[in-house]
Amino acid sequence: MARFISLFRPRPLLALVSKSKPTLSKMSMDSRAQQVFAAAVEAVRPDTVVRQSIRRKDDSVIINGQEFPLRHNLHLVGFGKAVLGMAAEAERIMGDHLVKGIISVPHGIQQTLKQHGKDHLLLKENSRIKVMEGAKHNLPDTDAQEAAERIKQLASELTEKDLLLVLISGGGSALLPAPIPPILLHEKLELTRKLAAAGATIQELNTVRRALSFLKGGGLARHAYPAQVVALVLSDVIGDPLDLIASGPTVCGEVRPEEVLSVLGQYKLLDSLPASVKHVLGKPNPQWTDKAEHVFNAVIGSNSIALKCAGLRARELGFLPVVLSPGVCGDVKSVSKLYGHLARFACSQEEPSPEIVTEMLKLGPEVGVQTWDLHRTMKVLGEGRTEGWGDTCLLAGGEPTVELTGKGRGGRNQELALRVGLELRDLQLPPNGPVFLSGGTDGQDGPTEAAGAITDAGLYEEAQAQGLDIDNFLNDNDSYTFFSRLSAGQHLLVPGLTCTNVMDVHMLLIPSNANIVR
Ligand SMILES: Nc1ncnc2c1ncn2[C@@H]1O[C@H](COP(=O)(O)OP(=O)(O)OP(=O)(O)O)[C@@H](O)[C@H]1O
Ligand SMILES: O=C(O)[C@H](O)CO
Repeated sequence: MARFISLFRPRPLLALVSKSKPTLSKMSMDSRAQQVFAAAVEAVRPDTVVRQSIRRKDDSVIINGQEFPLRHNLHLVGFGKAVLGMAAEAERIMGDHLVKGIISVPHGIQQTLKQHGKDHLLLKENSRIKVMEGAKHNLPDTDAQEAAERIKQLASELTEKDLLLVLISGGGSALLPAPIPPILLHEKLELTRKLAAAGATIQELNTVRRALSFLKGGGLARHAYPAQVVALVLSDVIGDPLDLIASGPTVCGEVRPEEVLSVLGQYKLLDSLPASVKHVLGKPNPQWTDKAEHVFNAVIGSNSIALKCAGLRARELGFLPVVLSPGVCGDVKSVSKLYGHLARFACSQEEPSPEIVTEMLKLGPEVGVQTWDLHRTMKVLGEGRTEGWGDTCLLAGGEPTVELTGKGRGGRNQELALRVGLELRDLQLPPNGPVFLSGGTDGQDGPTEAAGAITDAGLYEEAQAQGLDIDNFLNDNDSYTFFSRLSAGQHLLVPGLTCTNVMDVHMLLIPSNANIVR
């Protein structure tokens, strides 16, 4: 039975004066929102996802239904923010057949885990897996480059009798830098930094990374041939594209130079390309797809899995769960407008105006939500409104973007929660009105200690009463400062380090009209 670690500091009980006699206290709505979020994170904990995807059967192991023989032939490599916990669990299950391993993990993570009492995510003293820390601030550095070199060496020495287990999670690209000579590390770092600053998506960024690296874009699998490669992937990219998560080191496939050049051209970086990059892009990458049968990739943790388990917990807490989409993206302003419309649609006493529906169907594609998912969700919310069956928990996930114009401190989850709180303003206060939560599953939102925040229809008045002008904070992208000052930080979601990362979870708790005591 997995030990449940309380990820959340208890929020002081809010004294709530409500106009109507509440059947649900606001605290129960907030605390239930936090419990649903905790269930989402728990479902994708690195040890949990590995334990659930690997089954020992005497001297073989079954992974997602595929059986692989174990003959003291197991080697292990890994790279990513969640890989330490994944490796610890893999060694617990298959350590008796493990020859050796190397993992590349974020600088300082072992000490941080020890400080947070997360020993179950650490390797044992006598582990055969070497831990190499690097990539401070999620940026490739010489420590990570050394780890990548050691991983390449281990893979290259394997034979057809060997089994290479590859553990991959978000942050893996920066932890496995192996620029193709003559590209130097600082040139690759500079190029990816310029791309990120210019607003390139992770998909675009990793398309470029695949083309410039020995190990990304299937390179690790190429070096491991003829060993059997099994990759277990914790996805932090919308749609769980195996070739783009950590830039797909075990996913063979052609990286066409023209595709890379079009990304670089789109962000006006062609003229400043180093000669080394032009040289590498000018050389065709060795094609290797004919031996891809030696590679088995499995996504074992994702936003969809987190939302599914969040829904199960929501049901236990008395909600009817409905998942809108695990692929919410686009500008945070548009995302907040969509959630505002959905809340008004679900909470309106009369038939919602056709304008709201039109506006939602227009916004949907802009924020990565498919039209049929919107229709499906509106049907559930509409029935909830008309038949008053009970409280509804709308769930979604993904990774909205924020155009930073200010100098404040915050993160996309805190900014989204703040904007949605404004959208909810003309709705009822909890316990009869909706509550919104947005949280990063890795426990960190932007450069802050919070993972996100929880808001409701009372946010605007609460801020006004405390002399906080929300627009000023939003204009300065200063959501963390706002929530830290509002009611002594009671709206902040602070789960601490979660050691996993499947992007963000969004949640709208909608009390049933039946609960409203007139
Ligand atoms: N002050 C701010 N207000 C709002 N959003 C911000 C602010 N500062 C940074 N961000 C957003 O946070 C994003 C970075 O978030 P974070 O540091 O949590 O990393 P991440 O995207 O989750 O990466 P990883 O998947 O590696 O954790 C940036 O893309 C930026 O858009
Ligand atoms: O490391 C990376 O490339 C990102 O986290 C996406 O997986």
